Amino acid sequence: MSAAGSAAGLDARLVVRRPGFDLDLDLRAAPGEVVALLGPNGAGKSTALRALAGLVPLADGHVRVDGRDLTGLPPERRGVGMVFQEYLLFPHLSALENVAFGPRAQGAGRREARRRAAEWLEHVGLADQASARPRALSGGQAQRVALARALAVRPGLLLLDEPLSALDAHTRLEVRAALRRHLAGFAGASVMVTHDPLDALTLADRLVVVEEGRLVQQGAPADVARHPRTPYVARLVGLNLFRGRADGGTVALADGGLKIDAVTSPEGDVFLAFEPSAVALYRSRPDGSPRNLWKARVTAVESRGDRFRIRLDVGGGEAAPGGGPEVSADVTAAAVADLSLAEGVCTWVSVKATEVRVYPA
Ligand SMILES: Nc1ncnc2c1ncn2[C@@H]1O[C@H](COP(=O)(O)OP(=O)(O)OP(=O)(O)O)[C@@H](O)[C@H]1O
Repeated sequence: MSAAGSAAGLDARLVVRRPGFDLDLDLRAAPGEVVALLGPNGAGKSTALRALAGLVPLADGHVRVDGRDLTGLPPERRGVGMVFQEYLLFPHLSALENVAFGPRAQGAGRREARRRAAEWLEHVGLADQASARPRALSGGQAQRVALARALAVRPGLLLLDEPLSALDAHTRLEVRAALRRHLAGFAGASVMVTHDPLDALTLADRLVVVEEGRLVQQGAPADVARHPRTPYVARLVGLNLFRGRADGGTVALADGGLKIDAVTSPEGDVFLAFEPSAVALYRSRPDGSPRNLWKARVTAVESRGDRFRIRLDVGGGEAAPGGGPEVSADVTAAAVADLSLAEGVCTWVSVKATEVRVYPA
């Protein structure tokens, strides 16, 4: 839709300037759509969310929700729902009064506000905690009350800042499932900041990746996970990622001179990606000389649950492996023992051409 501002959902351009940092981000979210903002520390995710809320002034740009121009309005007049770490529940109010606060502030009568609050507590499964004070609630319950409080104002836009980060692992699972249900039932647009790839992949319809104040990649979670376009995204989803030039199914990597064969590949400038689990390691040169076989030096061995992630410096020739690109491999504990994998050890590495994905840069 055009700048006329009649589009439903969120339509924003957020420009924020600070010494040493500037954010310039176009952000759209359709009604019912959940957008996750991802990015490294200091990328500007929280700044973007706060700019949408009216807590950080815009140097330029606009914020429109359902065609209504919110640019320049103070936070309390935006009608935006917020689940932010610093907007904790009011400690002196009961769960019910906390949720009723928004509707009251919007002008609903006391009884009507309490009725709506009770309905919301019921929705989030906390009807029996209506009279409890926040400190009597568990972390997960408090977070569900915060969500009820945000939704009770019937916002056109819901903003969530790391909604699950303060919870322990078990509670996180529970609240993630509840949050997913509520987001699915929410008719407005949602924007969520998260550090956790699992939250992003399970809760969002679309990922928007921000680095140094700019959008670097966006798309459906599965698409972004399969086709990362920056090293940050590749690390986030645990893929090996390289830039290179493809010629007839062989990609010459931009860094280190290595060549990798793929089964199908476009021509020209490409990204090349493969899973750490697609990398095989051998003590000695394997028979039959598969394609994509290199000598490498182990630079790190990291434990990850029931597997180990091995970081390898690949290339540099058989006599002196190293000095090439970094490749990650996931192997079992048995393989670590069999191959005596440890920092500095040399090993043979192969990746099947069928496991290599190549896509245009
Ligand atoms: N209140 C503030 N005053 C001045 N600078 C700030 C303020 N808040 C953040 N910054 C700076 O603005 C930049 C963007 O920070 P922001 O918190 O938005 O990033 P982020 O992507 O949310 O990072 P994180 O993942 O660490 O929370 C950083 O350089 C940060 O140091």
